[in-house]
Amino acid sequence: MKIPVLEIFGPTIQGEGMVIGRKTMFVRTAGCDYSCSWCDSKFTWDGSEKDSIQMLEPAEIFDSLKEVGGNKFGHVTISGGNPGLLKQIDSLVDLLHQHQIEVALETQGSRWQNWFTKIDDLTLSPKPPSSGMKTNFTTLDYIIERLHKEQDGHFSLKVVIFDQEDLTYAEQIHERYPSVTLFLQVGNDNLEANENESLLSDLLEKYEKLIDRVMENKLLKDVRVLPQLHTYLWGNKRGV
Ligand SMILES: C[S@@+](CC[C@H](N)C(=O)[O-])C[C@H]1O[C@@H](n2cnc3c(N)ncnc32)[C@H](O)[C@@H]1O
Ligand SMILES: Nc1nc2[nH]cc(C(=O)O)c2c(=O)[nH]1
Ligand code: SF4
Ligand SMILES: [Mg+2]
Repeated sequence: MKIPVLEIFGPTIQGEGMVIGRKTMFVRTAGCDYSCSWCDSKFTWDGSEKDSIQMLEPAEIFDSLKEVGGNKFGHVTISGGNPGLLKQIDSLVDLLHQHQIEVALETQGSRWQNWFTKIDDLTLSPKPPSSGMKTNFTTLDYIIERLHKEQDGHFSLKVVIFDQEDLTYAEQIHERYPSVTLFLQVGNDNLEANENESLLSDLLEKYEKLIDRVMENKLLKDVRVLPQLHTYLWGNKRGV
């Protein structure tokens, strides 16, 4: 069963969340059921790169990972778009595991797939109000319940923060799922910037402000505050 792929790149460091800093390859699938106002990967769903989508069998993705990353990696992150839309990723996960490669997933938690239980590092990133999206909590509850019961690996929540309303949303998430590790991530609202110096100082300031606000917050006690590390190093560059 073929998988729609837009990018295969790495090895690079995982710039976000629960395995930040980890050496990993990326497979970026095409298509998303959301359309976040600030999405940094709009090309996966806005039609602008529909002619570049490759329909690949899991074995072809594995070959391509080897071609790009040689034998320098032991971890692959599947992101998108929303890879959670694709039932056929199941056999890619199995194939990677057969080769002793660990697998991470980035998804917003809007759809369940049975193969989620096999993911080693699963990030659920529900979207705060600034995105313009609305969380279906029935679905998110279901996903988190099934992961608690059936997942072999680890999972966490990651909420991107742009403003005070987003922080209130993060409080609700933390209160609803107190036992799930929660990461708060600095939002990048400067997606057009190609001058890294000013983007960096801007993002550093945002990181510091977010830290200040979270430190003062009485409801957000057991949380981790992180930058989107790859943007601090390489700005809005693709494929890193
Ligand atoms: C591009 S998304 C793809 C995976 C999945 N659709 C999701 O949203 O979780 C990967 C991660 O990047 C985050 N992200 C997207 N745009 C961002 C931005 N402008 N600033 C900070 N994080 C962003 C998302 O919230 C998500 O956690
Ligand atoms: N280095 C790096 N880390 C990332 N973490 C999540 C990413 C994503 O776009 O899903 C991403 C990405 O595109 N690059
Ligand atoms: S859910 Fe993820 S890929 Fe989809 S629009 Fe939002 S940030 Fe972008
Ligand atoms: Mg990204």
